[in-house]
Amino acid sequence: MSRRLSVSLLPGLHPPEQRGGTALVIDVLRATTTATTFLERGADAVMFAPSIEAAHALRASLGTGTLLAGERGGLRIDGFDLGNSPLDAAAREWGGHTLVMNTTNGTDAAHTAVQAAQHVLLACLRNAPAAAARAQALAQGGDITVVCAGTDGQVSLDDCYTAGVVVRELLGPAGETDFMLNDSAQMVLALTARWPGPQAALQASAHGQRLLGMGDIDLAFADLALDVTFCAELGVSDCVPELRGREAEGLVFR
Ligand SMILES: O=C(O)[C@H](CS(=O)(=O)O)OP(=O)(O)O
Ligand SMILES: [Mg+2]
Repeated sequence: MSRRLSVSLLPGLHPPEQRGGTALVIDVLRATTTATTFLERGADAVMFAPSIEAAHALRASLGTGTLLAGERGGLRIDGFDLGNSPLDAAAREWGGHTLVMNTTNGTDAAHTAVQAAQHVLLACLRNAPAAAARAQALAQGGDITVVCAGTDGQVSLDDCYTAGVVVRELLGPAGETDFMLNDSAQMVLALTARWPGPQAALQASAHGQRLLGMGDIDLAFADLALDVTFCAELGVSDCVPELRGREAEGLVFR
């Protein structure tokens, strides 16, 4: 029997028959790009908290070296050390620090995915080839599900486009594999041909437009527009955050 490669266009749509397989969670704008960048820049761990309150509780229990990162409405949460900007994550080294994150879409998507998958990886455009290779290694010939976080409960072009790129990577250069694709996997794969490249696709998405618009409104938010460009860089990172366990309510990625 051939193995299944499925795409879940929103977190709750993980195919029930694929419980226990390997999942790649995508929130390209911006949570999984930011988490990837924290780890690439030496963070001891990235923890996804299920709520703002849980993030504060994790910091209280983990103590020195723990920093909170996250957003609401795209902007840093009051009392948090950092927002959800991958450019801020790229701006320094994070050795000796654990980053506890809570965001609108991406951290929840990972919490939903762990309920259905044995192995959970975080993917984005920057690590797409590496994430696909790691998923193949972990899956050992078994099923793989690509989970799109979406935006505020809606299917999002930015995550679907990225899922298409990841599916393309999983299929390999010749597209010859033993995978059986579900309809969503075929749909996102077709989507990758619609734009000349990732920059154009992310800029065409509603979320991309919103972040770009926030850059226009106020120069203080200019980095949100630059974040879109950073998130669209394809295959520039070999760092693939992998779920290593749980600490209290947090998902621990390294
Ligand atoms: O920070 C982001 O880009 C989004 C929030 S919003 O849609 O911009 O308000 O969060 P994420 O969880 O990374 O999708
Ligand atoms: Mg998002």
